Amino acid sequence: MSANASLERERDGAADAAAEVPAISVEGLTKVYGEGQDAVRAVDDVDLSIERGTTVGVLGPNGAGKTTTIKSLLGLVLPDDGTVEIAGIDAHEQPRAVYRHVGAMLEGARNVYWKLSVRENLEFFAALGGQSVAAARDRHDRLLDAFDLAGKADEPVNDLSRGQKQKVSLACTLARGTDVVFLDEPTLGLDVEASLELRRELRRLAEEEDITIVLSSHDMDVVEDICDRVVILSEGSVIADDPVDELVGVFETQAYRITVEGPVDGATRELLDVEFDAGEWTETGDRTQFDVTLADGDALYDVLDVLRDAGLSLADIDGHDPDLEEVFLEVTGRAEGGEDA
Ligand SMILES: Nc1ncnc2c1ncn2[C@@H]1O[C@H](COP(=O)(O)OP(=O)(O)OP(=O)(O)O)[C@@H](O)[C@H]1O
Repeated sequence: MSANASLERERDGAADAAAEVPAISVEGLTKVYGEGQDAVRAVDDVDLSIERGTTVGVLGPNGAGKTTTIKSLLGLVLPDDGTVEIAGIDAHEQPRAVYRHVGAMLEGARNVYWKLSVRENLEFFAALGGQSVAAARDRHDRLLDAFDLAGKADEPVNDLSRGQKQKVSLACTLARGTDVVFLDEPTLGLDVEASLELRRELRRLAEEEDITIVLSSHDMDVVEDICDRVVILSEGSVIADDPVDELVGVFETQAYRITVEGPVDGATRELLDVEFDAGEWTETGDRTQFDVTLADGDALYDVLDVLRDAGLSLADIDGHDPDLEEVFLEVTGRAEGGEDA
């Protein structure tokens, strides 16, 4: 048997075993930078279990611990506590075995070789993963097509536009054909069309090839579009871990935009703010508009009671569909607000 065939078999065997365990399993992950008073608990007792073929978005405000978590999953940061397993393999005890399963794009286009052509880059990264050029050629052709790079295959990366370089970088991450892929801001710098191409390809990889994708992005459209599940981190802890639809759905029925006739006095505004978290006050013409996010559907009647007691008449009430960004701000705001939550 050739070395390549044996490698393929080894990879297939590993894939079979991996099918029975989560693609990613994290328990009690903790990372503290520095010591004493200067210590920063960047990741604090994080648990995660991600099934194969899932696309998970990791969100959180700056400094929430996203990068540290992802680098710990890759074995690039040594945690102070907890375990990380990729396809059932301990990331810190067997980093080389884990490397066969993971690909990562962490620093945009900086990871590719600008003097090599697009195809040479793909071949180089596939070879790093132990694949022969011949075995990977079909995959590379498909990636070149998917990212509209086929016409540029023989050009040095240096001659490409910024967006094209970003796509090459992403294609190189996928060129090895690993079953888990980490992507940090994959659409940064891409135009709308390129971003859509990329989303299509990522969806296809997850659906057809059962690849597990973990991505961090500040582009909520991308997350909403391609992720099955969203994990929100704040101050090193997981504060939400839900299917995207559920996360948006929970807020959907409880967010309202209310319009009343005339101005609303300060005391009534304060009461609505304290009791129902009213905000986004705007006055247009003879009307006043504000938003409330309610703990449950019945609370809407309590809002209407307050309006009636203040002698205000209702002009309009509108169930307001939030997008993921609003949900994200709401969830992280609650976490920071402590007992106001
Ligand atoms: N090498 C380091 N040394 C000391 N502190 C660090 C180091 N890396 C990260 N931190 C701190 O750990 C915390 C989490 O940082 P991390 O980069 O993981 O957050 P993030 O969610 O990725 O942030 P961003 O969205 O800004 O990239 C921050 O308070 C950060 O300042």
